[in-house]
Amino acid sequence: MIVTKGLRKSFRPRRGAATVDAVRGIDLNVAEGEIYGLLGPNGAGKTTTLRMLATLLVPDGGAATVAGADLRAEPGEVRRRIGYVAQGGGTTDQATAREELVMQARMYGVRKAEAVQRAEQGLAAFDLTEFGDRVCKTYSGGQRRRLDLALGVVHRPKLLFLDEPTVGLDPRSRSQVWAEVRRLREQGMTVLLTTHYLDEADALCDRIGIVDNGGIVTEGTPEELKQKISGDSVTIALPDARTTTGAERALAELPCVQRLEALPDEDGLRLHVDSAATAIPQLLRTLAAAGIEPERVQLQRPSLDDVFLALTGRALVHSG
Ligand SMILES: Nc1ncnc2c1ncn2[C@@H]1O[C@H](COP(=O)(O)OP(=O)(O)OP(=O)(O)O)[C@@H](O)[C@H]1O
Repeated sequence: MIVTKGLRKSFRPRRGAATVDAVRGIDLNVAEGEIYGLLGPNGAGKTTTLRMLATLLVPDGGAATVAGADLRAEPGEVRRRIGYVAQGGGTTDQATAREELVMQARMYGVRKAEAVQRAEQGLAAFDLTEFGDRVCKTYSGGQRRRLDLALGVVHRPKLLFLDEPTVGLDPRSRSQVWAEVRRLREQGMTVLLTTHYLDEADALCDRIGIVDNGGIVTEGTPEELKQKISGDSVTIALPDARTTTGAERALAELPCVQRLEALPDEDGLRLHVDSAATAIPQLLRTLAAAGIEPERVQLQRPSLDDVFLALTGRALVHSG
């Protein structure tokens, strides 16, 4: 559904300023019916990639076929076959959801009576019927986002681009948007989305391309990516901050500990070790020798954050 080869784009912010190589040659292969996620920190080049594929930016180099049409030779054809939901959405404040949907369908050449019918279906499908005749400025963030999705698919595209679909939403609205995206996939739509949320990529995407510094550093299913990380993570919950500092000092010296960090929200440590089976007995012996009794020791599968850290040397959540 999407094939790109060496797609690139640079920007010159001002005359005389240095060029920013936003996308430095991206190769993508997204199959029909997939939810594919571009995951990466702010500024990695995700939005620029999406905007090129949606014909909103002209690439500086490379080639792409999008929904069966050549991006550079037939941008109009690409535009007719895709839906695009921008980061901030595209709704106006004064129109109602119903009016927006009718207008959008009409813009794609749908006849009036059919457009009215599609608006009705869109409102029902995205749980918007109740307030479909209220002006958009009165909607909550989640309601607006669902309307953005309904607008993105009112002309029934084969391929939908979603730029950061759940940014700024509360957890309930996020999972509602995820459910809508999955439903679209079940109906046969292909979805390419960008996100900098690990849990979103993990929960929603069939495959993920990890983007950093204008390129894809690795790609695969969430499981494949996690398997690329050798070793295990172990978390140790400790009774208080003082004990945590003592444990950190005692464990940092152990050869089996590759990396060690304090847990962000509770007293305790997270360690990356070669093999939990051999490391845990050593960790417990070392703690006991230092007179420290952990409250809990847990083995954890590596997260996508571990994958990103291993590939780039930076934590995804802090690197934006
Ligand atoms: N119009 C522009 N002019 C100059 N620089 C730009 C322009 N658009 C993007 N950039 C730069 O290109 C790089 C990639 O930006 P892009 O928006 O694609 O990243 P992103 O991964 O989508 O990040 P975010 O999640 O914040 O949207 C950044 O350094 C950005 O500042």
